[in-house]
Amino acid sequence: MSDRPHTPLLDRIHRPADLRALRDAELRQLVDELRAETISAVSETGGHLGAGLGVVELTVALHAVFDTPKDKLIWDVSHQCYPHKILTERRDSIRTLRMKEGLSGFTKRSESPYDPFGTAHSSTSISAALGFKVAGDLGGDLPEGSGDAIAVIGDGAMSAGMAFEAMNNAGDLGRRLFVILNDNGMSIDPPVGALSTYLAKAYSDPSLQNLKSMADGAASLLPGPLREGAKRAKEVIKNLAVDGSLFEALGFSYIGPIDGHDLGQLLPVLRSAQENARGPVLIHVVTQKGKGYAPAEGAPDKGHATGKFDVGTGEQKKTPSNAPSYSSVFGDSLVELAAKDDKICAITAAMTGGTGLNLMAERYPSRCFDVGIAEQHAVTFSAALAAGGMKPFCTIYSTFLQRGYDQLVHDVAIQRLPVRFAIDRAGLVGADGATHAGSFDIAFMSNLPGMVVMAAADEAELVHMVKTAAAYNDGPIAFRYPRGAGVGVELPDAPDVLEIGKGRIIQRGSNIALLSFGTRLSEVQKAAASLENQGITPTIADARFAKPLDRDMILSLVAEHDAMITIEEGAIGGFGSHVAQLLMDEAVFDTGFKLRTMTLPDIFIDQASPKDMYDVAAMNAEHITAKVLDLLK
Ligand SMILES: Cc1ncc(C[n+]2csc(CCOP(=O)(O)OP(=O)(O)O)c2C)c(N)n1
Ligand SMILES: CC(=O)[C@@H](O)[C@H](O)COP(=O)(O)O
Ligand SMILES: [Mg+2]
Repeated sequence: MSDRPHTPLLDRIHRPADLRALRDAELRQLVDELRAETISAVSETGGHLGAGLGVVELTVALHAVFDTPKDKLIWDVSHQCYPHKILTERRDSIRTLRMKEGLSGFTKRSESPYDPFGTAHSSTSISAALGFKVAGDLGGDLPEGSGDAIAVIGDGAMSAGMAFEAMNNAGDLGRRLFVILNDNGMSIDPPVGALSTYLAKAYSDPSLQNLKSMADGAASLLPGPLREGAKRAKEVIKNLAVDGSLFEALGFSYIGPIDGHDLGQLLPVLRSAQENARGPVLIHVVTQKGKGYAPAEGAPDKGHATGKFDVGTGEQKKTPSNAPSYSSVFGDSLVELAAKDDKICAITAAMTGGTGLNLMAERYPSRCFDVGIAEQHAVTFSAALAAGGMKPFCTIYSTFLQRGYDQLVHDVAIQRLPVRFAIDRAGLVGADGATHAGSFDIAFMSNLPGMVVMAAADEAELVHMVKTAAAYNDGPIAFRYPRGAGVGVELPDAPDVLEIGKGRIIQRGSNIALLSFGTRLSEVQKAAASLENQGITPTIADARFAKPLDRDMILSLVAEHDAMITIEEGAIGGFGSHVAQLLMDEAVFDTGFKLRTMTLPDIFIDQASPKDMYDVAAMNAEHITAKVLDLLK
């Protein structure tokens, strides 16, 4: 045995071109080092762990076989991209993942040429890959020239309609295109749906297992054009167990399933496909979420995203909170109401745990629906549940509800159907950054005729709003609340049904009114406390409703003050704009009344802590104080 110090191979790999110079045996060593580096980095930063660990071999193999960045490699959602970032010139900064001014937790065009397309919302990768392929074929102006396009998409993401829209188009266009289906049998929660059952069958069917044992002859089972180069692909088999492959029906050559942790299978199959493919090819790769790190393997749902943790024990280093999360307050309130009203049901699009619906799923499984990553379907499904006499709570993160906007307009609002929209993750969410910010729902909900739009100022208000939504049957109603823990107020034993379109006065003062919509209320109160020291006592009101506006309350605030500031955790065009419109229509500005709005600025704010992101937005207490002083000058 040599006593020369072991030099990690990873230290020699700055970019994929470096790893292409390695022998296959060395790539195996690189895999181990890359996995260890990923675990070590995420233990310091927190973030998406399980998905990345599951694709370490795939990441190495793809960069070894394809000519990235000339070939466009697109990771769906891209929460699994950390190993890819380490191999693509970003190892030096990998320990800044998801931090202020650090690397994004997702692929990002502005960050690297190896990230040709930004992703974070799921199921966009096949459309994007096809777009690159066609742009290249048409002589688009990509400086590196045209190459291949490869989409890596998970089994969860594959269930979304958009993935099938893209496959349908790709199968029709018939261009050379690679789709790697990374099938780990998990979404964030265990996967749901018929597609998931279909995929599971593809690798668990006993007749298929028999075929696996005949692996030596497997290459002969590959589609014609791929056969020649795949002779070495011992474990490669075509899915004969499933009658008429779904993917073949869509015009793809189907290869697999293969073991995504075995470079001995991955490399020859990818090489063969790369050398021989003429049209669209789908390679079905079976992996394990969290692979190679026991704490993540043992709890793939928890290993999906983690806080900082101790590598030795897997234990998370969490800052304890005294208050429950908004999501859990919502979930608990809904379960209480569902116990008394069997018309109440809940819908989530693959976010049962995140939205706090686990208790509902456990207690009332027949009334709690996880529809998979399918927000459009979730909204229309809810619309018809409402039309059929149920009381559906369509529970979706603000950012993902964007997917269902036409359904909101066409299926819900126009038909005035009483769907209750529980809009979680409203406002800036922190480490997930701009792609996940819940910035637009106030604007896009409030402009819909007949929509009622509420925002909870704290967790007690959320409890009242859940009750109000349950009781409201005259049309659609929405309530929004942020990510994370509440402010620690006591929760009501007997929640109220709020009067629709009525706000509340929190504190009476003079000269200036601060009209808050949502959880900025606590910052408004901090600002008021500091203004008090300067002899200024503002009136504070909680609007509760952006639609319908509490006209009476707002107009009397106008009558009693010289100025007003609205504040909301949403983009321009939301609550403040509706207030401004009301005041314009009532001609209050003709009297010299001053109105200012505080909204998210007209930029996309990069990841940081929520506090830091609200600093960028100039929406924390000190900014409110400064705005008041400026206005009263
Ligand atoms: C449109 C949309 N809805 C929901 C999510 C939240 N989300 C992120 S990853 C994920 C699970 C994806 O499962 P899969 O594609 O199988 O990837 P895996 O995590 O198993 O690697 C979900 C639901 C999202 N990113 N985008
Ligand atoms: C990648 C993705 O879309 C989800 O995993 C998201 O990061 C979850 O966010 P929460 O942590 O707010 O549930
Ligand atoms: Mg999966």
